[in-house]
Amino acid sequence: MQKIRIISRNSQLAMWQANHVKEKLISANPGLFVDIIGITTEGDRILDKSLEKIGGKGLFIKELEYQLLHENADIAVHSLKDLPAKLPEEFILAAILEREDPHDAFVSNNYQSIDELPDGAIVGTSSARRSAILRKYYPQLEIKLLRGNLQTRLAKLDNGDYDAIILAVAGLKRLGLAERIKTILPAKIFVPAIGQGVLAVEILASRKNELLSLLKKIEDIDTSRLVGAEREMGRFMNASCNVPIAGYARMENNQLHLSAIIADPDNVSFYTAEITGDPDSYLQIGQECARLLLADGAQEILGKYL
Ligand SMILES: NCc1[nH]cc(CCC(=O)O)c1CC(=O)O
Repeated sequence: MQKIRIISRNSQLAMWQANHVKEKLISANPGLFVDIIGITTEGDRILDKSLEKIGGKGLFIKELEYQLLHENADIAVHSLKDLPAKLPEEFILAAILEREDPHDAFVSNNYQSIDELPDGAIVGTSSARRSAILRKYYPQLEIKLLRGNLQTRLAKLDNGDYDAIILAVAGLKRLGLAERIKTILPAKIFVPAIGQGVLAVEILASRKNELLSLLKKIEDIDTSRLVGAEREMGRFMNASCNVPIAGYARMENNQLHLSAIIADPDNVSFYTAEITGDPDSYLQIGQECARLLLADGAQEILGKYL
């Protein structure tokens, strides 16, 4: 295989990510040609409704998968956080890249930190996870829907529609917009999304023999284990995409440490769990963390929002 065609959303962030994978692939596989094909997905076109209402995060990825199925492209580059816990069976993750900063960022033009916001201040987010965390720890703040790509969201903040917005640090850094970050929100409260800050390469399972060896060269093994634990937890919970869920694994003293949240979108209950174990047992750690949440009562949330 001499040439790889990458399919990507054509937002600036997605294109940066596709280019990053392209450069990594070329330096790991000298002589390889890599092309990038950008497309606008439905999720990018419809900006006036919450993602949950128009079909969830899946909207962004289905159209990329369609291009893989029809072999108009060889690989798809995604933010891992946008991929569902279970991929459709025709597809596999062929590579997980090294994690960028996984935290959420507080972005505002008038306030230096979230704790400075006055009662009733308007905070923009479209994430069920960020909303649940805000309702739990900052009930005095008002949450207002904020959609669109990174530039659109920042423009809406600058227009004065919001007092502050919450965005992933990783996306801002990738676009050279790190100076917009006022504070990095602590992972103890703002537990990051499963896979946040991580790029993943998806391929057709049937093309594994042809593509896998070339792609595995850009995999980061440590990140792969950490997000393996996070995604196993998510898979085990089998939560629908409108249920607020967080999962964040990191290494501490050679142990894998996983923290998680699952909450009720209607703001009735909020469950957290933390678990530490041998990094080689990352799948068991993910499952055990899910069992802790379920034993606590999270089962009831899952039943309600299937
Ligand atoms: N929800 C969209 C999305 N998907 C991935 C990122 C950021 C990059 C990443 O987490 O890898 C973002 C933007 C955001 O949440 O602010």
